[in-house]
Amino acid sequence: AKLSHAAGERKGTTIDNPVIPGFHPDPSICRAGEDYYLACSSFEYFPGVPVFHSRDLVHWTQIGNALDRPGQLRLPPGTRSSGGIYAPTLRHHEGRFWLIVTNVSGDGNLLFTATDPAGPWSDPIRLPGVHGIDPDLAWDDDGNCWCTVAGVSQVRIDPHTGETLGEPRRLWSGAPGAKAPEAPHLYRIGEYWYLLIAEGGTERCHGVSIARGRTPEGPFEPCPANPILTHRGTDHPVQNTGHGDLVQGPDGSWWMVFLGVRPQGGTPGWHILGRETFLAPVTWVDDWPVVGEVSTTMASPPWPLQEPAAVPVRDDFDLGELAVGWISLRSRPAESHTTGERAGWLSLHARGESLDDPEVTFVGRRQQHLSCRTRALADPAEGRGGLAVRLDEEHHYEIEATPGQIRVLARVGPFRSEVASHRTPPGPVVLRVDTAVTRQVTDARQGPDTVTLGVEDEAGTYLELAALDGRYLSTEVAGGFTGRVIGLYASAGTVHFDWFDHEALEAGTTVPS
Ligand SMILES: OC[C@@H]1O/C(=N\O)[C@H](O)[C@H]1O
Repeated sequence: AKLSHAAGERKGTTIDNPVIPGFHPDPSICRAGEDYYLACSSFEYFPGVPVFHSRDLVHWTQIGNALDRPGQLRLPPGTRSSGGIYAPTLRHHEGRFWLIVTNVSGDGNLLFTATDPAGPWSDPIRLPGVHGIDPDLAWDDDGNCWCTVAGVSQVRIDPHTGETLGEPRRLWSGAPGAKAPEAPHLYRIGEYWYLLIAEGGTERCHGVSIARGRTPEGPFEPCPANPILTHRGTDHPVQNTGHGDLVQGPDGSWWMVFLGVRPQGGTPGWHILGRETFLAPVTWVDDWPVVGEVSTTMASPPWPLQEPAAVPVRDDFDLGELAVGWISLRSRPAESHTTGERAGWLSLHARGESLDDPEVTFVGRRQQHLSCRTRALADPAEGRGGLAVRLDEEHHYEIEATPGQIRVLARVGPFRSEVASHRTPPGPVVLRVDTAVTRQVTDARQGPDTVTLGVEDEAGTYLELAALDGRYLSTEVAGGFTGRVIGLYASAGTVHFDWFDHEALEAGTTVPS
Protein backbone atom coordinates (compact mmCIF):
# COMPACT_ATOMS: atom_id res chain seq x y z
CA ALA A 1 0.00 0.00 0.00
CA LYS A 2 1.44 3.41 -0.91
CA LEU A 3 1.49 6.31 1.54
CA SER A 4 1.05 9.71 -0.07
CA HIS A 5 1.75 12.96 1.65
CA ALA A 6 -0.74 15.72 1.28
CA ALA A 7 2.06 18.22 1.79
CA GLY A 8 2.33 21.03 -0.71
CA GLU A 9 -1.35 21.58 -1.22
CA ARG A 10 -1.88 24.20 -3.81
CA LYS A 11 -3.60 27.19 -2.29
CA GLY A 12 -3.88 29.59 -5.16
CA THR A 13 -0.24 29.67 -6.35
CA THR A 14 1.57 28.53 -3.25
CA ILE A 15 2.67 25.19 -1.89
CA ASP A 16 3.67 24.08 1.61
CA ASN A 17 7.23 23.32 2.65
CA PRO A 18 8.56 20.90 3.84
CA VAL A 19 7.40 18.83 0.85
CA ILE A 20 8.05 15.67 2.92
CA PRO A 21 7.30 16.52 6.56
CA GLY A 22 8.43 14.50 9.53
CA PHE A 23 11.79 12.84 10.01
CA HIS A 24 12.96 12.52 6.43
CA PRO A 25 16.54 13.81 6.59
CA ASP A 26 19.46 13.83 4.13
CA PRO A 27 17.24 13.76 1.02
CA SER A 28 18.82 12.50 -2.23
CA ILE A 29 16.89 12.92 -5.45
CA CYS A 30 17.13 11.69 -9.04
CA ARG A 31 15.08 12.03 -12.19
CA ALA A 32 14.14 9.24 -14.60
CA GLY A 33 12.21 10.64 -17.51
CA GLU A 34 9.15 12.43 -16.06
CA ASP A 35 9.46 10.67 -12.72
CA TYR A 36 11.32 11.83 -9.63
CA TYR A 37 12.53 9.57 -6.87
CA LEU A 38 13.87 10.57 -3.46
CA ALA A 39 15.52 8.60 -0.64
CA CYS A 40 16.27 9.51 2.98
CA SER A 41 18.39 8.17 5.82
CA SER A 42 16.66 5.96 8.39
CA PHE A 43 19.14 5.17 11.22
CA GLU A 44 18.00 2.44 13.68
CA TYR A 45 14.69 1.79 11.94
CA PHE A 46 13.71 -1.27 9.88
CA PRO A 47 12.88 -1.32 7.03
CA GLY A 48 15.43 1.29 6.00
CA VAL A 49 15.86 4.05 3.39
CA PRO A 50 12.32 5.15 2.54
CA VAL A 51 11.87 5.79 -1.21
CA PHE A 52 9.42 8.37 -2.54
CA HIS A 53 8.00 9.11 -6.00
CA SER A 54 6.76 12.37 -7.49
CA ARG A 55 5.84 13.81 -10.89
CA ASP A 56 5.83 17.45 -9.78
CA LEU A 57 8.58 17.73 -7.09
CA VAL A 58 5.85 18.93 -4.69
CA HIS A 59 3.69 15.89 -3.94
CA TRP A 60 5.60 12.82 -2.79
CA THR A 61 4.28 9.29 -2.26
CA GLN A 62 6.28 6.71 -0.35
CA ILE A 63 6.52 3.72 -2.70
CA GLY A 64 8.72 1.48 -0.58
CA ASN A 65 11.84 1.07 1.53
CA ALA A 66 15.02 0.11 -0.32
CA LEU A 67 16.37 -2.00 2.56
CA ASP A 68 13.56 -4.31 3.64
CA ARG A 69 15.39 -7.64 4.03
CA PRO A 70 17.69 -8.66 6.92
CA GLY A 71 20.40 -9.46 4.39
CA GLN A 72 20.40 -5.86 3.24
CA LEU A 73 20.09 -4.18 6.61
CA ARG A 74 21.88 -5.53 9.66
CA LEU A 75 21.19 -3.44 12.76
CA PRO A 76 22.36 -5.64 15.63
CA PRO A 77 20.76 -5.03 19.07
CA GLY A 78 23.75 -2.90 20.03
CA THR A 79 22.97 -0.44 17.26
CA ARG A 80 22.46 2.84 19.09
CA SER A 81 19.58 5.12 18.24
CA SER A 82 20.71 7.51 15.49
CA GLY A 83 23.27 4.88 14.47
CA GLY A 84 22.63 2.54 11.55
CA ILE A 85 21.79 4.04 8.17
CA TYR A 86 23.19 7.48 7.40
CA ALA A 87 22.76 9.63 4.30
CA PRO A 88 22.05 7.84 1.00
CA THR A 89 22.69 8.90 -2.60
CA LEU A 90 20.11 7.80 -5.18
CA ARG A 91 20.95 7.98 -8.90
CA HIS A 92 19.53 6.76 -12.22
CA HIS A 93 22.17 5.66 -14.73
CA GLU A 94 21.91 3.58 -17.92
CA GLY A 95 18.30 2.57 -17.12
CA ARG A 96 19.12 1.36 -13.65
CA PHE A 97 18.65 2.87 -10.19
CA TRP A 98 21.70 2.98 -7.91
CA LEU A 99 21.64 3.56 -4.16
CA ILE A 100 24.79 3.98 -2.07
CA VAL A 101 24.61 4.37 1.71
CA THR A 102 26.59 3.92 4.93
CA ASN A 103 25.58 1.57 7.73
CA VAL A 104 27.68 3.10 10.51
CA SER A 105 26.74 0.22 12.82
CA GLY A 106 28.79 -2.40 11.12
CA ASP A 107 28.58 -2.96 7.40
CA GLY A 108 29.99 0.38 6.26
CA ASN A 109 29.40 1.56 2.72
CA LEU A 110 27.01 -0.51 0.63
CA LEU A 111 25.71 -0.25 -2.94
CA PHE A 112 22.31 -1.45 -4.11
CA THR A 113 20.64 -1.46 -7.52
CA ALA A 114 17.10 -1.88 -8.82
CA THR A 115 15.14 -1.59 -12.02
CA ASP A 116 12.10 -0.35 -10.07
CA PRO A 117 12.76 2.09 -7.17
CA ALA A 118 9.73 0.65 -5.34
CA GLY A 119 11.78 -2.50 -5.08
CA PRO A 120 12.96 -5.13 -4.78
CA TRP A 121 16.47 -3.71 -4.44
CA SER A 122 19.48 -5.98 -4.82
CA ASP A 123 21.53 -7.59 -2.10
CA PRO A 124 24.34 -5.29 -1.00
CA ILE A 125 27.53 -4.80 -2.99
CA ARG A 126 30.17 -4.13 -0.32
CA LEU A 127 32.65 -1.27 -0.73
CA PRO A 128 35.51 -2.19 1.59
CA GLY A 129 37.77 0.38 -0.03
CA VAL A 130 35.41 3.32 0.44
CA HIS A 131 35.92 4.99 3.81
CA GLY A 132 33.73 7.83 5.03
CA ILE A 133 30.05 8.64 5.31
CA ASP A 134 27.70 10.25 2.79
CA PRO A 135 28.97 8.37 -0.30
CA ASP A 136 28.00 9.85 -3.69
CA LEU A 137 28.00 8.33 -7.19
CA ALA A 138 28.68 10.06 -10.50
CA TRP A 139 29.60 8.71 -13.93
CA ASP A 140 31.67 10.50 -16.57
CA ASP A 141 31.38 10.16 -20.33
CA ASP A 142 34.13 7.52 -20.34
CA GLY A 143 32.00 5.34 -18.08
CA ASN A 144 34.15 5.90 -15.01
CA CYS A 145 32.19 5.77 -11.76
CA TRP A 146 33.35 8.30 -9.15
CA CYS A 147 32.55 7.74 -5.49
CA THR A 148 32.94 10.85 -3.32
CA VAL A 149 32.57 10.81 0.48
CA ALA A 150 32.41 13.25 3.39
CA GLY A 151 35.67 14.92 4.31
CA VAL A 152 35.76 15.38 1.16
CA SER A 153 37.63 12.64 -0.73
CA GLN A 154 37.03 10.67 -3.90
CA VAL A 155 37.92 7.30 -5.42
CA ARG A 156 37.02 5.60 -8.69
CA ILE A 157 35.08 2.36 -8.17
CA ASP A 158 33.68 -0.53 -10.15
CA PRO A 159 30.01 -0.27 -9.10
CA HIS A 160 29.34 -3.83 -10.25
CA THR A 161 31.92 -5.40 -7.95
CA GLY A 162 32.49 -2.72 -5.30
CA GLU A 163 36.19 -2.71 -6.08
CA THR A 164 38.06 0.56 -5.68
CA LEU A 165 40.19 1.52 -8.67
CA GLY A 166 43.13 3.68 -7.60
CA GLU A 167 43.89 5.60 -4.44
CA PRO A 168 41.40 7.91 -2.74
CA ARG A 169 42.19 11.60 -3.28
CA ARG A 170 41.20 14.58 -1.17
CA LEU A 171 39.11 17.13 -3.03
CA TRP A 172 37.91 20.58 -2.07
CA SER A 173 36.60 20.57 1.54
CA GLY A 174 34.67 23.78 1.84
CA ALA A 175 35.60 27.16 3.27
CA PRO A 176 38.89 27.12 5.18
CA GLY A 177 38.16 25.75 8.65
CA ALA A 178 34.63 24.80 7.64
CA LYS A 179 33.24 22.33 10.18
CA ALA A 180 32.11 18.90 8.92
CA PRO A 181 32.36 19.14 5.12
CA GLU A 182 29.98 16.32 4.16
CA ALA A 183 27.08 15.21 1.96
CA PRO A 184 29.10 15.66 -1.27
CA HIS A 185 27.29 15.41 -4.60
CA LEU A 186 29.12 15.59 -7.96
CA TYR A 187 27.26 16.75 -11.10
CA ARG A 188 28.17 17.42 -14.72
CA ILE A 189 26.09 20.49 -15.64
CA GLY A 190 26.95 22.34 -18.82
CA GLU A 191 30.71 22.68 -19.24
CA TYR A 192 31.53 22.26 -15.55
CA TRP A 193 31.71 19.55 -12.95
CA TYR A 194 30.12 20.86 -9.75
CA LEU A 195 30.86 19.59 -6.24
CA LEU A 196 28.06 20.43 -3.81
CA ILE A 197 28.68 19.86 -0.09
CA ALA A 198 27.12 20.51 3.28
CA GLU A 199 29.16 22.16 6.00
CA GLY A 200 28.78 23.51 9.50
CA GLY A 201 27.26 20.36 10.98
CA THR A 202 23.56 19.43 10.88
CA GLU A 203 22.47 21.86 13.60
CA ARG A 204 21.91 25.64 13.56
CA CYS A 205 25.19 26.32 11.63
CA HIS A 206 24.30 23.99 8.76
CA GLY A 207 24.76 25.20 5.19
CA VAL A 208 25.40 24.25 1.58
CA SER A 209 28.46 25.29 -0.46
CA ILE A 210 29.59 24.53 -3.97
CA ALA A 211 32.74 24.46 -6.11
CA ARG A 212 33.31 23.73 -9.78
CA GLY A 213 36.04 22.27 -12.00
CA ARG A 214 36.64 21.04 -15.52
CA THR A 215 36.97 17.35 -14.64
CA PRO A 216 35.26 15.06 -12.09
CA GLU A 217 38.52 15.02 -10.13
CA GLY A 218 38.85 18.81 -10.07
CA PRO A 219 40.71 20.92 -9.21
CA PHE A 220 37.67 22.69 -7.80
CA GLU A 221 37.33 26.43 -7.35
CA PRO A 222 34.87 27.53 -4.64
CA CYS A 223 31.86 29.71 -5.43
CA PRO A 224 32.56 33.28 -4.30
CA ALA A 225 29.04 33.44 -2.80
CA ASN A 226 29.45 30.40 -0.51
CA PRO A 227 27.57 29.28 1.43
CA ILE A 228 24.84 29.32 -1.24
CA LEU A 229 22.29 28.25 1.40
CA THR A 230 22.33 28.72 5.17
CA HIS A 231 20.08 30.16 7.86
CA ARG A 232 22.81 30.24 10.46
CA GLY A 233 22.56 33.29 12.72
CA THR A 234 19.01 34.10 11.62
CA ASP A 235 15.62 33.71 13.32
CA HIS A 236 14.13 32.21 10.16
CA PRO A 237 11.29 29.75 10.97
CA VAL A 238 13.21 27.07 9.04
CA GLN A 239 16.58 26.31 10.63
CA ASN A 240 19.52 23.91 10.18
CA THR A 241 19.12 24.12 6.39
CA GLY A 242 21.71 22.04 4.58
CA HIS A 243 22.52 18.66 3.01
CA GLY A 244 21.20 19.50 -0.43
CA ASP A 245 20.86 17.66 -3.75
CA LEU A 246 20.16 19.28 -7.12
CA VAL A 247 17.66 18.22 -9.79
CA GLN A 248 16.23 19.59 -13.03
CA GLY A 249 12.47 20.22 -13.15
CA PRO A 250 10.05 19.17 -15.93
CA ASP A 251 10.59 22.57 -17.63
CA GLY A 252 14.41 22.48 -17.38
CA SER A 253 14.57 24.80 -14.37
CA TRP A 254 16.70 23.73 -11.42
CA TRP A 255 15.68 22.88 -7.87
CA MET A 256 17.33 21.79 -4.63
CA VAL A 257 15.97 19.43 -2.01
CA PHE A 258 17.59 19.78 1.38
CA LEU A 259 16.95 19.20 5.06
CA GLY A 260 15.70 21.74 7.56
CA VAL A 261 13.87 21.88 10.90
CA ARG A 262 10.93 23.93 12.26
CA PRO A 263 11.71 24.84 15.89
CA GLN A 264 8.60 25.54 17.98
CA GLY A 265 7.83 27.18 21.32
CA GLY A 266 9.86 29.81 23.13
CA THR A 267 13.64 30.25 23.08
CA PRO A 268 15.84 28.52 21.76
CA GLY A 269 12.97 26.65 20.10
CA TRP A 270 12.68 22.88 19.98
CA HIS A 271 12.14 20.80 16.88
CA ILE A 272 9.96 17.74 17.40
CA LEU A 273 9.52 16.32 13.88
CA GLY A 274 13.22 15.82 13.18
CA ARG A 275 14.94 17.00 10.00
CA GLU A 276 12.42 17.30 7.18
CA THR A 277 12.75 17.48 3.38
CA PHE A 278 12.37 20.95 1.86
CA LEU A 279 12.37 22.23 -1.73
CA ALA A 280 13.77 25.50 -3.12
CA PRO A 281 14.18 26.93 -6.63
CA VAL A 282 17.69 27.41 -8.05
CA THR A 283 18.69 29.91 -10.71
CA TRP A 284 22.10 30.34 -12.36
CA VAL A 285 24.33 33.44 -12.45
CA ASP A 286 27.74 33.23 -14.16
CA ASP A 287 27.33 29.45 -14.16
CA TRP A 288 26.95 29.44 -10.39
CA PRO A 289 23.73 28.25 -8.71
CA VAL A 290 21.73 30.74 -6.62
CA VAL A 291 19.24 29.19 -4.17
CA GLY A 292 15.91 30.99 -4.00
CA GLU A 293 14.09 32.04 -0.87
CA VAL A 294 13.20 29.21 1.53
CA SER A 295 9.83 29.45 3.21
CA THR A 296 7.14 27.22 4.65
CA THR A 297 4.73 28.55 2.02
CA MET A 298 6.38 29.09 -1.35
CA ALA A 299 5.39 29.94 -4.89
CA SER A 300 4.18 26.91 -6.76
CA PRO A 301 6.44 25.64 -9.57
CA PRO A 302 5.23 26.70 -13.04
CA TRP A 303 3.88 23.30 -14.08
CA PRO A 304 0.66 21.40 -13.36
CA LEU A 305 0.71 19.79 -9.94
CA GLN A 306 -0.33 16.16 -9.59
CA GLU A 307 -1.98 15.67 -6.21
CA PRO A 308 -2.06 12.04 -5.05
CA ALA A 309 -5.01 10.46 -3.21
CA ALA A 310 -5.19 11.53 0.44
CA VAL A 311 -3.71 9.20 3.02
CA PRO A 312 -6.52 7.32 4.80
CA VAL A 313 -6.69 8.25 8.52
CA ARG A 314 -7.31 4.65 9.53
CA ASP A 315 -5.07 1.65 8.99
CA ASP A 316 -7.13 -1.36 9.98
CA PHE A 317 -4.42 -3.95 9.34
CA ASP A 318 -6.69 -5.82 6.95
CA LEU A 319 -4.05 -5.97 4.19
CA GLY A 320 -2.10 -8.92 5.50
CA GLU A 321 1.11 -6.88 5.55
CA LEU A 322 2.11 -3.57 7.04
CA ALA A 323 2.02 -0.53 4.76
CA VAL A 324 5.38 0.95 3.63
CA GLY A 325 5.21 3.81 6.12
CA TRP A 326 5.41 1.54 9.18
CA ILE A 327 8.85 1.23 10.75
CA SER A 328 10.16 -1.06 13.50
CA LEU A 329 13.27 -0.91 15.67
CA ARG A 330 16.41 -2.52 14.20
CA SER A 331 14.54 -5.57 12.87
CA ARG A 332 11.05 -6.93 12.32
CA PRO A 333 11.06 -10.63 13.11
CA ALA A 334 8.00 -12.17 11.46
CA GLU A 335 7.08 -13.95 14.65
CA SER A 336 6.81 -10.72 16.67
CA HIS A 337 4.73 -8.67 14.20
CA THR A 338 1.83 -10.60 12.66
CA THR A 339 -1.22 -9.48 10.75
CA GLY A 340 -3.68 -12.35 10.37
CA GLU A 341 -3.01 -14.30 13.55
CA ARG A 342 -6.27 -12.70 14.61
CA ALA A 343 -7.94 -11.82 11.32
CA GLY A 344 -7.87 -8.08 10.65
CA TRP A 345 -5.74 -7.35 13.72
CA LEU A 346 -2.06 -6.58 14.17
CA SER A 347 -0.59 -8.86 16.85
CA LEU A 348 2.61 -7.80 18.59
CA HIS A 349 4.56 -10.35 20.61
CA ALA A 350 6.85 -8.86 23.22
CA ARG A 351 10.64 -9.18 23.09
CA GLY A 352 12.02 -6.30 25.23
CA GLU A 353 10.25 -5.40 28.51
CA SER A 354 9.82 -1.68 27.87
CA LEU A 355 10.59 1.08 25.40
CA ASP A 356 13.89 1.50 27.23
CA ASP A 357 14.92 -1.76 25.62
CA PRO A 358 16.50 -1.53 22.12
CA GLU A 359 14.82 -4.81 21.24
CA VAL A 360 11.29 -3.85 22.22
CA THR A 361 8.57 -4.92 19.77
CA PHE A 362 7.51 -1.53 18.42
CA VAL A 363 6.01 -0.49 15.09
CA GLY A 364 5.27 3.13 14.33
CA ARG A 365 4.87 5.99 11.88
CA ARG A 366 6.94 9.17 11.63
CA GLN A 367 5.02 12.09 13.20
CA GLN A 368 4.39 14.40 10.27
CA HIS A 369 2.13 17.07 11.69
CA LEU A 370 2.97 19.61 14.38
CA SER A 371 -0.47 18.92 15.85
CA CYS A 372 -1.94 15.48 15.43
CA ARG A 373 -4.21 12.86 16.97
CA THR A 374 -3.41 9.17 17.12
CA ARG A 375 -5.86 6.55 18.35
CA ALA A 376 -5.69 2.77 18.46
CA LEU A 377 -7.98 -0.02 19.63
CA ALA A 378 -5.87 -2.33 21.78
CA ASP A 379 -6.71 -5.71 23.33
CA PRO A 380 -4.25 -6.34 26.18
CA ALA A 381 -5.95 -9.53 27.40
CA GLU A 382 -2.80 -11.60 26.79
CA GLY A 383 -0.15 -9.07 27.68
CA ARG A 384 0.98 -5.52 28.22
CA GLY A 385 1.50 -2.80 25.64
CA GLY A 386 0.07 0.33 24.10
CA LEU A 387 0.65 3.55 22.17
CA ALA A 388 3.89 5.54 22.43
CA VAL A 389 5.63 8.66 21.21
CA ARG A 390 9.27 7.71 20.79
CA LEU A 391 12.43 9.64 20.07
CA ASP A 392 14.88 7.08 21.45
CA GLU A 393 15.31 4.60 24.34
CA GLU A 394 15.73 7.44 26.83
CA HIS A 395 13.04 9.78 25.54
CA HIS A 396 9.50 8.43 25.19
CA TYR A 397 5.97 8.89 26.56
CA GLU A 398 3.45 6.04 26.40
CA ILE A 399 -0.03 5.00 27.45
CA GLU A 400 0.10 1.36 28.43
CA ALA A 401 -2.70 -1.15 28.83
CA THR A 402 -2.88 -4.35 30.84
CA PRO A 403 -6.14 -6.21 31.59
CA GLY A 404 -8.29 -3.71 33.57
CA GLN A 405 -5.64 -1.04 33.98
CA ILE A 406 -4.16 1.86 32.03
CA ARG A 407 -0.93 3.64 32.97
CA VAL A 408 0.80 6.67 31.50
CA LEU A 409 4.59 6.31 31.59
CA ALA A 410 7.32 8.83 30.82
CA ARG A 411 11.06 8.35 30.30
CA VAL A 412 13.28 11.40 30.06
CA GLY A 413 16.99 10.66 30.25
CA PRO A 414 17.68 8.95 33.57
CA PHE A 415 14.16 9.59 34.86
CA ARG A 416 11.32 7.12 34.52
CA SER A 417 7.92 7.77 36.04
CA GLU A 418 4.39 6.47 36.14
CA VAL A 419 2.52 9.71 35.53
CA ALA A 420 -1.02 8.37 35.84
CA SER A 421 -2.98 5.18 36.40
CA HIS A 422 -6.64 4.33 35.76
CA ARG A 423 -8.82 1.25 36.15
CA THR A 424 -10.80 0.17 33.06
CA PRO A 425 -13.41 -2.49 32.42
CA PRO A 426 -11.78 -5.69 31.01
CA GLY A 427 -11.59 -5.97 27.20
CA PRO A 428 -10.29 -3.90 24.30
CA VAL A 429 -9.68 -0.19 24.94
CA VAL A 430 -9.19 2.87 22.72
CA LEU A 431 -5.89 4.57 23.53
CA ARG A 432 -5.32 8.14 22.37
CA VAL A 433 -2.34 10.49 22.08
CA ASP A 434 -2.71 14.09 20.95
CA THR A 435 0.12 16.51 20.24
CA ALA A 436 -0.72 20.18 19.98
CA VAL A 437 1.90 22.71 18.97
CA THR A 438 2.28 25.85 21.06
CA ARG A 439 0.63 28.45 18.84
CA GLN A 440 0.81 31.63 20.86
CA VAL A 441 4.28 31.90 22.45
CA THR A 442 3.71 34.35 25.28
CA ASP A 443 6.62 33.23 27.41
CA ALA A 444 10.12 32.30 26.21
CA ARG A 445 10.05 29.29 28.51
CA GLN A 446 7.08 27.73 26.75
CA GLY A 447 7.80 24.33 25.20
CA PRO A 448 7.18 23.35 21.57
CA ASP A 449 3.98 21.42 22.18
CA THR A 450 1.88 19.49 24.67
CA VAL A 451 1.47 15.73 24.46
CA THR A 452 -1.74 14.47 26.03
CA LEU A 453 -2.48 10.81 26.65
CA GLY A 454 -5.79 9.23 27.57
CA VAL A 455 -8.49 6.66 26.84
CA GLU A 456 -11.91 6.64 25.22
CA ASP A 457 -14.73 4.60 26.71
CA GLU A 458 -17.21 2.57 24.70
CA ALA A 459 -19.34 5.69 24.19
CA GLY A 460 -16.28 7.41 22.76
CA THR A 461 -16.01 9.76 25.69
CA TYR A 462 -12.40 10.85 26.08
CA LEU A 463 -10.72 10.77 29.48
CA GLU A 464 -7.39 12.58 29.51
CA LEU A 465 -4.94 11.03 31.92
CA ALA A 466 -1.83 13.20 31.41
CA ALA A 467 -0.59 16.33 29.62
CA LEU A 468 3.18 16.42 29.19
CA ASP A 469 5.63 19.04 27.95
CA GLY A 470 6.83 18.03 24.48
CA ARG A 471 10.29 19.59 24.76
CA TYR A 472 11.63 16.41 26.35
CA LEU A 473 10.79 14.60 23.12
CA SER A 474 12.69 17.10 20.98
CA THR A 475 16.11 16.86 19.34
CA GLU A 476 17.40 19.90 21.23
CA VAL A 477 16.90 17.89 24.47
CA ALA A 478 17.51 14.29 23.36
CA GLY A 479 20.10 14.89 20.64
CA GLY A 480 20.36 12.47 17.75
CA PHE A 481 19.47 12.52 14.09
CA THR A 482 15.89 11.29 14.11
CA GLY A 483 12.44 12.69 14.92
CA ARG A 484 9.36 11.47 16.73
CA VAL A 485 7.78 8.17 15.79
CA ILE A 486 4.29 7.42 17.11
CA GLY A 487 3.44 3.75 17.34
CA LEU A 488 2.28 0.55 18.94
CA TYR A 489 4.28 -1.74 21.19
CA ALA A 490 4.10 -4.89 23.31
CA SER A 491 6.27 -5.17 26.42
CA ALA A 492 4.94 -8.45 27.75
CA GLY A 493 3.03 -11.35 26.22
CA THR A 494 0.92 -10.47 23.19
CA VAL A 495 -1.16 -7.38 22.48
CA HIS A 496 -3.57 -7.24 19.56
CA PHE A 497 -4.49 -4.00 17.78
CA ASP A 498 -7.59 -3.76 15.60
CA TRP A 499 -6.91 -0.37 14.01
CA PHE A 500 -4.70 2.71 14.12
CA ASP A 501 -5.85 6.27 13.32
CA HIS A 502 -3.38 9.08 12.64
CA GLU A 503 -4.52 12.50 11.51
CA ALA A 504 -3.50 16.12 11.56
CA LEU A 505 -5.27 18.30 14.08
CA GLU A 506 -6.41 21.59 12.69
CA ALA A 507 -4.31 24.62 13.53
CA GLY A 508 -5.45 26.15 16.79
CA THR A 509 -6.85 22.90 18.15
CA THR A 510 -6.01 23.40 21.79
CA VAL A 511 -5.33 20.67 24.29
CA PRO A 512 -5.12 21.74 27.94
CA SER A 513 -1.58 22.82 28.99
O1 LIG B 1 22.15 12.46 9.18
C1 LIG B 1 23.19 11.63 9.56
C2 LIG B 1 24.47 12.21 9.13
O2 LIG B 1 24.59 13.49 9.67
C3 LIG B 1 25.13 14.26 8.74
N1 LIG B 1 25.28 15.46 8.92
O3 LIG B 1 25.18 15.98 10.09
C4 LIG B 1 25.53 13.53 7.56
O4 LIG B 1 25.47 14.26 6.41
C5 LIG B 1 24.58 12.40 7.63
O5 LIG B 1 25.05 11.26 7.06
